[in-house]
Amino acid sequence: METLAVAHPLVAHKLTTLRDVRTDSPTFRRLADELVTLLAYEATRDVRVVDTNVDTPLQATEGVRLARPAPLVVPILRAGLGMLDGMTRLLPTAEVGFLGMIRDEGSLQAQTYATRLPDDLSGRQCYVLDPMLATGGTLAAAIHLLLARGARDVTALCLLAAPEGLKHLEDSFTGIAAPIRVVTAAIDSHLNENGFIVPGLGDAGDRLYGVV
Ligand SMILES: O=P(O)(O)OC[C@H]1O[C@H](OP(=O)(O)OP(=O)(O)O)[C@H](O)[C@@H]1O
Ligand SMILES: O=c1cc[nH]c(=O)[nH]1
Ligand SMILES: [Mg+2]
Repeated sequence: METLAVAHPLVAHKLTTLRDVRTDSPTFRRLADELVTLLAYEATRDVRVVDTNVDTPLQATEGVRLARPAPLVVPILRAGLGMLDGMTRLLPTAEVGFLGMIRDEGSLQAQTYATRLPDDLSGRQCYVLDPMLATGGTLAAAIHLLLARGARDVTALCLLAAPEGLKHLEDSFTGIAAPIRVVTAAIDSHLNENGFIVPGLGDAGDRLYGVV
């Protein structure tokens, strides 16, 4: 597994405001959206393209276009939805699948409550969106689901990752012959006794959409 923490002053600047307890939901949603587009630039560095030709106003020349099948973007509901528009802005021809997953607050185990994905993901580059990689249980379960449908190239975009979650993914996917990458805005210090990322930004779903 490969991890990239994007080192860029604009990422750090937006992340700082996102962390701020005084940042309201509308501002949080906007910043999450902007951050994802910056992360997506790095996360799509290996997106597959094919050669093509194009006529400029002056002459014919060579270029590239995205290869088929189109990449699949998979937000993990609920909080991952806050990253969808920022991602598809950069990859407008991507298709979108959905996973609904919730972490039990006591056991910290992830449960899947909704799955809407193509049956066959062979040959598909998949981009999973989930702002928080805490214990890693949610993301590991999501990636297992994609691998089970034939995906062999998975990149996860997270706003924040905990070292414990990255280790969990590393242990889960060692020896798997599929590139698995995590692109994040920052790797934080640790998880607290409730499985929250410290210093973190709190509950991403609640900050995006309110407490339910
Ligand atoms: O790495 P883990 O320990 O599994 O935790 C991370 C997950 O927890 C949060 O989801 P939550 O269960 O709060 O659902 P929500 O997005 O609906 O708020 C977050 O959005 C991740 O999906
Ligand atoms: O810190 C955390 C951990 C899990 N889920 C969140 O939203 N925040
Ligand atoms: Mg939540």
